[in-house]
Amino acid sequence: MTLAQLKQLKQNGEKIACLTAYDANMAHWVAQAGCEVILVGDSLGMVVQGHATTLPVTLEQMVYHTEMVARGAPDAWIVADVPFMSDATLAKGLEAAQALIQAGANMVKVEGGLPVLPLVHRLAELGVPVCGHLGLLPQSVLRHGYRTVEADEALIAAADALVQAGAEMLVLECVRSETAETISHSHAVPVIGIGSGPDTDGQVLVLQDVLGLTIGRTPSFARNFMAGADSVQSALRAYVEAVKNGTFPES
Ligand SMILES: Nc1nc(=O)c2c([nH]1)NC[C@@H]1CN(c3ccc(C(=O)N[C@@H](CCC(=O)O)C(=O)O)cc3)CN21
Ligand SMILES: CC(C)C(=O)C(=O)O
Ligand SMILES: [Mg+2]
Repeated sequence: MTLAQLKQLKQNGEKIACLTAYDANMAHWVAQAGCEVILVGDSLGMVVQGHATTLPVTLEQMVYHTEMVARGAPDAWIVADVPFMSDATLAKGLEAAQALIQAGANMVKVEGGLPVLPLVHRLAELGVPVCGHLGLLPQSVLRHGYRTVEADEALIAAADALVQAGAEMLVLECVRSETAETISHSHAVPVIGIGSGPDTDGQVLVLQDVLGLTIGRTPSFARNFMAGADSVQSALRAYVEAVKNGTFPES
């Protein structure tokens, strides 16, 4: 999978399917099910490590998980999260991106809008694909809780600025459906939604939510695809199919 192929899917109106994965085994099955994009999310802090938030996740740990995922799904487009505070300065952000790309990621994802623009711009100059992440920002949970604080107009402006700075993909988390649609239609780069309605170019969910394995509260936007499935593989295929035919998420 290449950036050009992902852009082509958007142009053709074919939805892009993405799931998180954190190890080689699950990355293999996620790719096998037809997900074009795999996210090595810092959500691993919660669903793998057992923490209450993503904040304890370190760059070293992200590198370790990215290496495993890259081995398990060599043909998928692998996006790795820059973890909490590893983008606190431009220099740290560049070092984090270097480590994640050298671990096998094809693209790095940074949370937030205006504060990360210099990093996004420099990475783009250096030829490193970057994904923006707007809306609900789990790395800002201590300050803002699990909610989207920016107004719709600010989210649209931030998306414009990220793409202008060179972002080649956007993730929108818990953004109002109409706003997510506006942002998706405003740019040629793929816009992947989570809890942001059906009108983005693709969808992403956390793997454990899709397999009904999440301990404690599962976000309300998630769906358990193991319900009615006779294997993990068929549940993953059901997710991809539902994203592709537009039955997930519901309007
Ligand atoms: N299992 C899991 N699934 C995820 O989607 C996920 C994680 N973990 N960990 C990292 C981030 C954190 N995410 C979260 C965490 C909490 C809410 C949440 O509490 N949502 C409420 C609505 C919040 C509100 O509007 O106040 C909900 O009911 O879904 C949403 C996304 C998404 N990511
Ligand atoms: C929820 C997704 C978008 C993410 O950033 C993660 O899994 O860490
Ligand atoms: Mg994340």
